[in-house]
Amino acid sequence: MLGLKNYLAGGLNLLEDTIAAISTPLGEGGIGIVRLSGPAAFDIAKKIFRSKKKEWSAAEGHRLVYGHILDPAGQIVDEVLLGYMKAPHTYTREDIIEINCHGGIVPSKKILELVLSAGARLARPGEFSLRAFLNGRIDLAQAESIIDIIRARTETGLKLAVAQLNGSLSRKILELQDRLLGLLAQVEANIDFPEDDLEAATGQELLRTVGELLEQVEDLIRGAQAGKIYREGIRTIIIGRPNVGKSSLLNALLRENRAIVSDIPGTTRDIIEEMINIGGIPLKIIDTAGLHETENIIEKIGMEKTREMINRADLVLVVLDAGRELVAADLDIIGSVRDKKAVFLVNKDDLAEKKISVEELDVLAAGRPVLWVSAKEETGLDELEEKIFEMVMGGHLSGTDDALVTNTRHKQALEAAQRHLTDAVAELKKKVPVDVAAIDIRAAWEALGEITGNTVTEDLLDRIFADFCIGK
Ligand SMILES: Nc1nc2c(c(=O)[nH]1)N(C=O)[C@@H](CNc1ccc(C(=O)N[C@@H](CCC(=O)O)C(=O)O)cc1)CN2
Ligand SMILES: Nc1nc2c(ncn2[C@@H]2O[C@H](COP(=O)(O)OP(=O)(O)OP(=O)(O)O)[C@@H](O)[C@H]2O)c(=O)[nH]1
Ligand SMILES: [Mg+2]
Repeated sequence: MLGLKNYLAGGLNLLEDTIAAISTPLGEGGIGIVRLSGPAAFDIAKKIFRSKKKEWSAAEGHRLVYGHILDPAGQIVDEVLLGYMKAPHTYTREDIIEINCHGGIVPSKKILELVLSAGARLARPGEFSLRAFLNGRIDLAQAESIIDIIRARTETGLKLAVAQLNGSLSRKILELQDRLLGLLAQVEANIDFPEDDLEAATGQELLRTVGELLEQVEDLIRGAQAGKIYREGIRTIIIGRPNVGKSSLLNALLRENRAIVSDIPGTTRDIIEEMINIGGIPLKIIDTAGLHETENIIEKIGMEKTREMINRADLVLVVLDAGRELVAADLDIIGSVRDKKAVFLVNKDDLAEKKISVEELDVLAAGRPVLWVSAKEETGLDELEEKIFEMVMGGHLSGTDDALVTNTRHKQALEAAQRHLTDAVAELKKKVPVDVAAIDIRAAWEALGEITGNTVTEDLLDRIFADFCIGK
């Protein structure tokens, strides 16, 4: 997003523009909202909006008025409800107008055009939220949570993002930053009275506190593993020989007849991707064409694609057929996931005659879980879901702690803070003068500040808000 540097260079003066955008998705819908923010918002609205309540803007904000949008020729464009909110108690801390028109591409675009010709400037992606940040209503971590709310894939993902919007993470980070600043103040005091025994005592105390803060940072980093999973989900691929029941398994997990199933081997030709929710984790589940020896060029391409997908997957479900003995193709498939997180599923457990050797399979699974399921009878699926949850979350915390870091950028900032604090600990142990360690403590403070935005650079802000949608 260009222009931010100008905002900052000129203080907040350049926030004097009034911005406008369509804030609802473009398409048919019940209502469409054109939003304006900035000092001229009310004046612009008065130019194009007519209502029986002549003095609507004199009343207190957070109200809706009924009326019409008129074009410059005085023709009615649409019947609307106009919402108005007065600064500073608004989303952006600026005057805000929201024109609620009929949902549809033409009315909302036409109204946007009218407000632009009446003096508003088209908002850049994320610019409303950027203003909320620049005007100090929310910090950067809170602003970023807004995009996570919009993109949440499960209720758990939503819950984590809303907690972040409410400042759960920001409070933790600010507390850590505060304590680091306290340490720096202590070092300063020490520089003014550089007596040896005092220095040694300060060094000891610093070492203890820095160690403690390092642990807290590391806790947050550990939580980030789980947070990332809740936010981004897990790529799970279903593979196996033709006809073992891969597509049937996909359908059973989705509880929907998504993929075509037939007793003809080679039914699935292309890759099918769907989302399911396992204990709050979004699972992207990918059904593939059966893997087998073939001379057919098209099939070969499909299989090449599957192997590439296996490499990119976080989890592999290897499906085998209980009614058939393991053959070379199965062994090849099992070999190809030697280094992957995998679950082995013996499907068609409902068949009376089982031909799979349990002992052989146990050896091949090499410690990874083997489950017996029937996609047709829908048995063993709950166990499968539990197993997946355990494998994905095992080791990370499984609960959804309030301040779980979900954002890769936040995790990187925490890792930078971790490195600086680790260095500080090493130096303090060597009993270097405390002001040497102070350099690392300050660097850790700065790294943490990138999360809440109090030490952030302009380029970083540009990148973060450019990822938002228009009208947000
Ligand atoms: N119509 C509409 N719906 C919306 C939004 C919006 O801007 N417009 N939002 C956003 O896109 C979200 C709501 N977020 C908001 C956050 C703060 C304020 C606000 O006016 N805050 C003031 C006053 C709070 C109060 O009265 O206590 C403030 O913080 O001072 C409004 C919406 C979701 N729904
Ligand atoms: N008895 C029994 N039959 C099943 C089960 N799951 C699938 N089948 C049958 O096995 C056949 C193949 O099922 P699909 O789901 O199409 O198998 P696939 O692995 O996707 O096959 P391709 O797409 O050809 O690789 C169909 O006739 C299914 O009805 C099961 O649990 N028990
Ligand atoms: Mg299939």
